[in-house]
Amino acid sequence: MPKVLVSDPIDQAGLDILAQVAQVDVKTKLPPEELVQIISNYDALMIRSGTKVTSEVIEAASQLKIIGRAGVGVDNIDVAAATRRGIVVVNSPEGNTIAAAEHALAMMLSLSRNIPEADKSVKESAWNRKQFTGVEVYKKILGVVGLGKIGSHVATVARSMGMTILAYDPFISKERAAELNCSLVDLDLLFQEADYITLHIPKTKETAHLINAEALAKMKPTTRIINCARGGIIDEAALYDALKNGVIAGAALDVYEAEPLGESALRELGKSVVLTPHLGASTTEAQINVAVDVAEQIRDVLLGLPARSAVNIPGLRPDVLEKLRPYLQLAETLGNLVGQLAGGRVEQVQIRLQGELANQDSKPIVIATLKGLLTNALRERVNYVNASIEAKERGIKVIETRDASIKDFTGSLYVSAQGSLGEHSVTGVILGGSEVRITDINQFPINVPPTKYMLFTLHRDMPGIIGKIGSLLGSFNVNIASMQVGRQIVRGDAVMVLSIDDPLPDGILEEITKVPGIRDAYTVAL
Ligand SMILES: NC(=O)C1=CN([C@@H]2O[C@H](COP(=O)(O)OP(=O)(O)OC[C@H]3O[C@@H](n4cnc5c(N)ncnc54)[C@H](O)[C@@H]3O)[C@@H](O)[C@H]2O)C=CC1
Ligand SMILES: O=C(O)CCC(=O)C(=O)O
Repeated sequence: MPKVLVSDPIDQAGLDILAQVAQVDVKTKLPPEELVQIISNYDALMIRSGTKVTSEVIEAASQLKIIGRAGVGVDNIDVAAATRRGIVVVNSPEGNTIAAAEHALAMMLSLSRNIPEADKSVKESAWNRKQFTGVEVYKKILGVVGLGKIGSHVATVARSMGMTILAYDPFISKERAAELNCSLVDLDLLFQEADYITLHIPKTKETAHLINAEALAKMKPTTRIINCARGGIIDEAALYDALKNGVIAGAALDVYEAEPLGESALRELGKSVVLTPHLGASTTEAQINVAVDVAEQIRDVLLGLPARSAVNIPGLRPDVLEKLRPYLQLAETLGNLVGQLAGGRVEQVQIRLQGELANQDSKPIVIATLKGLLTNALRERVNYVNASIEAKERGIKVIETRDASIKDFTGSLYVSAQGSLGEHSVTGVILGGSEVRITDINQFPINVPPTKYMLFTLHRDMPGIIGKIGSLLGSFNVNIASMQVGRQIVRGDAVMVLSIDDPLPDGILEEITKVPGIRDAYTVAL
């Protein structure tokens, strides 16, 4: 039975799903060195934001197939290292959207009405009404930085509270912003105009310290800023100075440059700051959503099925996957076949989606082809996660084309590999919804199902040659299951494809190439 390590608190609903297919060990608050020590025992790791999955953890994770992040941000996982090792990383892109958006809105209102400080004072037996006079959000301008899932929900609710929304998101269209009743503006204008600024962007090289001293200086002295996205988007030292010196009026933070928040001058700023300990996703509903979402994906991957929200392989909707699945098998088979025909080092692969297949998402098909191509060299080390990287690292140039006008079957896939020993091409189709057929080898039309052991010859189409190959194989006790010849013209060049029951014994390929008329012979194990 596979083993899953759950190293952060995860809702029981998720654990129950994992338990259907695996032994589940819940070990939270593990010191990093202990995680490195035990991770080699596990097939899957499920985390929230507490566990840091560093490259050391991934190096030690010899069995690991999947890392599931019960949440959105995967910045606590070294995704590049996981990808290199062929480990799938999945998250729950939508499970906590509402929770995070509502937390940002709650932070905005808490800050505006001094709720945390007022609450604290009443609990300390005081009754200071004047000290806690707040401001309204009605008719104020809210600047939303990042109009994705969370930012959109914040914008929609804020609109209903009478706020005007300015949004900055270079990857969102004007039309989408208009649908949300937001005006897309540049960042400087948003900084200058907004009464409230709320951040809903990932932390990237571009967004690190996006809110720095220079940005803060552009804001109004009445501006209040909310960060429920990621620590490090705000320069905390600059924020402290800006709050202390009245450059802006307030800040509400859920996330920090270092978590848990250690010693920080921000704690001394009284009612101008509201601080929560990364609670954005901490609702009962969100924790069930993300736990179930990620546990289901871990279960599926352990059962050999694809994950729906993998961050390091193209995600496919189940209905799309269902349609594409036979073509992924076809792509893998053709990649493997052409890789073996090419023999030596492959320098360039051409992948052409033809006929109806030309209208499909090519990315998974390309990845499946590369996986097949590299299988001979890398065996189980290559998978859907790392096939593209492995191909890139080997300097294989991948050319992807489409041709919807080729209508020989409903959809076909052409793959050619050019390498140190020459160029070979294969075409294949799916028959009857699931059966792989090879329909062309090196421009010779054939119609053969791929089998485990195959022998291919390139030869002159002349009498007697097929018989000679048959007798030769017989003399080596090789049983032929089926045979087919493809040719373009009578007595020209031809290709012969034989399915054989066992691997070809050593030395026989050389004997075959000595038969008069045989130009080349290849053996393939699929
Ligand atoms: N505090 C918490 O507990 C939680 C925090 N989060 C964080 O909230 C953030 C947003 O999450 P979602 O809305 O689900 O993500 P999303 O991917 O739906 O939206 C992010 C948006 O940011 C935009 N963006 C990317 N780079 C940008 C840039 N340089 N400038 C402006 N916009 C940029 C993207 O175009 C996208 O529209 C993430 O960082 C996520 O990790 C999410 C859930 C809970
Ligand atoms: O797991 C958590 O509570 C953190 C959620 C979060 O930050 C995220 O989903 O990006």
